[in-house]
Amino acid sequence: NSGLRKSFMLNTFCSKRNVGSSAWKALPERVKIVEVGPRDGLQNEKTVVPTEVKIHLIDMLSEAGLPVIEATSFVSPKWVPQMADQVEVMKGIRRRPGVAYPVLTPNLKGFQEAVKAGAAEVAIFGAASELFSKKNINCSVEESLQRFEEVTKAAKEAGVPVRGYVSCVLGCPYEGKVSPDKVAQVAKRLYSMGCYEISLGDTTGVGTPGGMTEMLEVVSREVPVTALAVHCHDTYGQALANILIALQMGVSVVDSSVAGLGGCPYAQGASGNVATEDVVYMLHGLGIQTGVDLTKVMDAGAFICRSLNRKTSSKVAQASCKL
Ligand SMILES: CC(C)(COP(=O)([O-])OP(=O)([O-])OC[C@H]1O[C@@H](n2cnc3c(N)ncnc32)[C@H](O)[C@@H]1OP(=O)([O-])[O-])[C@@H](O)C(=O)NCCC(=O)NCCSC(=O)C[C@@](C)(O)CC(=O)[O-]
Repeated sequence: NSGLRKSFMLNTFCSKRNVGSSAWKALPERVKIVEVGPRDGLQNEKTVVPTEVKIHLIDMLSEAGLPVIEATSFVSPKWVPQMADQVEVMKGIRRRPGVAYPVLTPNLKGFQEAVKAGAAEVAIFGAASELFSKKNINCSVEESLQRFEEVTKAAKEAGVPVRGYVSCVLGCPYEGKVSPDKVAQVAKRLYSMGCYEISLGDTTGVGTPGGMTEMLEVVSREVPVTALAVHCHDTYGQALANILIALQMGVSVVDSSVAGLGGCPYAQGASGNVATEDVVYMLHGLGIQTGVDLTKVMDAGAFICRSLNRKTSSKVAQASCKL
């Protein structure tokens, strides 16, 4: 039957780490996957996704063993109407022990609402590009950092961990080339204000392994590589190659989105994030542990694609359907 064939195929290509191989020596033994599908994946959907669908998706992703699932955003409903049901989503999900459910908070108002709704972790999101910052959160990079100081201060007092994002690390849809020094400055500020992890976003997926190498070399002089994550969109088909480079350079946290859903409403031309299924398949193929059950992630991907009446962008899911 096709289920058995699918699981044979997935297991066949998930190899044990070959310790003798010098090419693999630099790779981490374990990678933490941060699933951003319910937030980054859905925020750009034009028609409103029913709250029960979002909740069911998050619960399926928890069941699949994903350790971090970004659940929603506490942003203005005028700016991102799709996230307007954030309180209901936070109330409705079945929280699995050991799983973190961070939410995006652009300012103190968002932070306070998030904590009231039961969020135990938040993420602030800055950019290395002035124009993107203005379009996305309606302020300059410096103003955004001042707002984030207020959030991190309140979060420290409340004992809430904060993750930081830097967008446009390999290019900006409005400014073009972005200097790695600018990325490093913003990442350093977020790290020094108390973010435990800095996720480096290739927002429109324009980066290549060359750009990723250069940017990580510069950023890791300011922020320890153990506190860095990569967040790659796959617009130009470079995401897995960029992630592999990041792993070789010591990064062990990767953001991804089930079924490759997503895009940022304020980044023209951005396609979805790299698909979680494809990242898990590659990592398991390298003998890297994730704790994630690939078949269950594919079930979650099939569920959300059916709900959105859309084809999956995951190559692994597409290939498995043909078996
Ligand atoms: C930041 C603001 C709010 C500034 O928006 P603003 O219009 O400058 O805000 P304001 O302070 O002038 O307030 C205007 C109204 O918004 C309300 N407001 C103010 N704050 C909040 C809040 N937190 N939650 C709910 N409402 C809020 C406030 O109460 C007021 O309401 P009114 O009096 O008009 O009724 C707005 O620009 C915004 O919400 N932007 C969010 C945009 C967004 O979510 N983008 C997508 C996420 S980023 C991303 O996808 C990239 C990433 C992270 O994935 C990494 C990558 O790929 O690079």
